Amino acid sequence: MIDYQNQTLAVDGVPLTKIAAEFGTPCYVYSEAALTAAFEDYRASFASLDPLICFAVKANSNLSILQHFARLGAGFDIVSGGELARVLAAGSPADKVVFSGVGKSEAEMEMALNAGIHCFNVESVNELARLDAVAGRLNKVAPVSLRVNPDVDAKTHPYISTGLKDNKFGIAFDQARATYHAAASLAHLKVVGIDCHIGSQLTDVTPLIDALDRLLALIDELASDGIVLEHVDIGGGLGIRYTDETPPDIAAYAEKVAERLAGRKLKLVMEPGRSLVGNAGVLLTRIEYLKLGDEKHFAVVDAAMNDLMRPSLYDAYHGIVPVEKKAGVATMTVDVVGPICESSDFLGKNRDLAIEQGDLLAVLSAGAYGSTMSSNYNTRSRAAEVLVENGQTRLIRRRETLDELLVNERELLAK
Ligand SMILES: Cc1ncc(COP(=O)(O)O)c(C=O)c1O
Ligand SMILES: N[C@@H](CCCC[NH3+])C(=O)O
Repeated sequence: MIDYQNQTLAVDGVPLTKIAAEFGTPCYVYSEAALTAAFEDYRASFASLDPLICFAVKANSNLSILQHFARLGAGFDIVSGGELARVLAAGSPADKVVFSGVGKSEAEMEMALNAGIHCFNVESVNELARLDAVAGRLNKVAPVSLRVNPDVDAKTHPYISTGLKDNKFGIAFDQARATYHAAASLAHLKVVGIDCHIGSQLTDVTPLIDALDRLLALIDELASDGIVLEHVDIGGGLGIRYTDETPPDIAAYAEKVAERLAGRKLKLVMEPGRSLVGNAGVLLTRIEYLKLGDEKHFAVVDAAMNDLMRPSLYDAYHGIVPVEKKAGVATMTVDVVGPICESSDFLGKNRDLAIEQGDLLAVLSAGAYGSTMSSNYNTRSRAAEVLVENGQTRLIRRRETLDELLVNERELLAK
């Protein structure tokens, strides 16, 4: 997977120096073996429940990575027509796709109904009405699960917490029962399930289990009302180790879920994102300049906040290590910063690194919410992406060219 071999960091045995020489920097590099291992960990842990594991596409939407998960048997959690186009292009059957998100447009609903997705995770009463109308127009019946907001505190960064009353996500718990009745009365909807997703990068599963307990209580109330659900979708949210976190043990989590589902005829669906890809990828970058001051030193690298915005956006910590461990190089404390004209353009602060100008660095745990959140700010091309499969490298996204960055505007210049 990702480790030092002869003092050089390697991904599945391929030295990152070789990858930088072949594909340039900045560049995302992923280990296929690590992707597979993470998926198999879920599958084995939850084996007794035979769940539909829907990879949350927003965490990493590269077509080759989606194709890999599809081949392993994953389904997908999408939040836009664009993500649907990606999973279909990657070869996923539509009936393994669940569609979340608070703002689905009519065009997106139409696209998903025509494709024949597994279900819509509906997040409001007005969305139900819209979906019913769109399905009616297409002469179809839309499979519906309500995303319920269980109002539990996920105890994570406020920007990535989604299951509290204050968050825009899901249907408020105390309105859920009535909303199910409304859904059941609409002619072009079929109520099939319930789901929740309370937040991301959770290191304690207690809030996830509390949320599941609330959902199960509601499922029982609905059954007594004659509304019988086929599946329960427990969302995603399991955290990974960026620095010293102890991520939840998936098998222990699975055991708790299994205890609660025992004796119930409920299919289990889940939507993990970060925990399937986060630690399978690094962002490879080169030090353009060392900028040494009296008090403060900077390593200015060729990756920036447009490539990996988690540090700027959430003050998130990513490990940063030299690709080559060199003897005889002094360690200095640096801020690792990009070339973008923003003071928030940093990848790491106050890092002790034994480095020289021109060296390669690897930003760790960059497989989730890295490339998917990248942008062209400062008219920078988005990075290349490389997958290492069985010791072989494969380019899975070309570095954008400057022509590609200008194409949508050049023809529109005033004559
Ligand atoms: C609806 C939904 N499902 C699944 C996920 C995946 O979450 P995570 O990457 O934390 O597993 C998210 C993102 O947090 C989400 O919004
Ligand atoms: N983008 C966030 C996670 C968002 C989760 C989306 N529901 C991150 O990088 O941590």
